[in-house]
Amino acid sequence: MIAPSILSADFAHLADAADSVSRADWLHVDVMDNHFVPNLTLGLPVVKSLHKATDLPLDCHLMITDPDRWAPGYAEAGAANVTFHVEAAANPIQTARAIRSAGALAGLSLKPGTALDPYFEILKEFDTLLIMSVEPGFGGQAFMPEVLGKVTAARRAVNAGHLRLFIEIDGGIGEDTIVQAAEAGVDVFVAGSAVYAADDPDRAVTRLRELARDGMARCEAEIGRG
Ligand SMILES: O=C(CO)[C@H](O)[C@H](O)COP(=O)(O)O
Repeated sequence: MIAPSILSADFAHLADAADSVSRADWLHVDVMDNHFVPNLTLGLPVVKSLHKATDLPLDCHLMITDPDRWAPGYAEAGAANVTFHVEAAANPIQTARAIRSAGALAGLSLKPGTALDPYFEILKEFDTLLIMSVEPGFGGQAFMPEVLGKVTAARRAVNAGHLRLFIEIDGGIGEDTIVQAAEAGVDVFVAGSAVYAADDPDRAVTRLRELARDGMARCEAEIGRG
């Protein structure tokens, strides 16, 4: 799945930004609070309005402190998937259950420097695992290939445990990097500048999907995709 990140779109025209990627699978919405990350974007009122303005499922990525308090509200606001950071959460299992009870998928996110191993046991509580491939906070940064080992470890855990978990990657994904991410085991590819800096964002989505499919086929042959 391809999830264009509206962080790279024109914030004065968010509904148009959603319309311009009609071939996307999800619309990625970065919520930043200027505490967990040094940037401030949007919150619940904008997510509610976006939900009314587009049929695309909203993939809300909360880069905020105290997600235990705020995350379920994003599910109630209409998000299809609500992802929060394990580094910020006091009770990740309880928060995941509250998100699911409110009708959304629950996602767990890890910064590039956060190890996955301590969290294998709680992955069954989640529907998505978002592995950051840049330091969270800003679009347009260079992809960090050192996170690919974490992606493959997640892929192997999903396969071995027969988990229903989408592995998502976010940061620096474009034509030059999406194949290696797909080969490592990613299912959902967030792309901000690679989509919204393109002359035709919908064409960019289609091109990224084609490239990802090639990499995913190689992943299936070499690692397996359970
Ligand atoms: O979460 C994010 C930054 O914290 C963005 O979603 C991400 O960086 C996408 O932008 P780009 O594809 O340009 O890297």
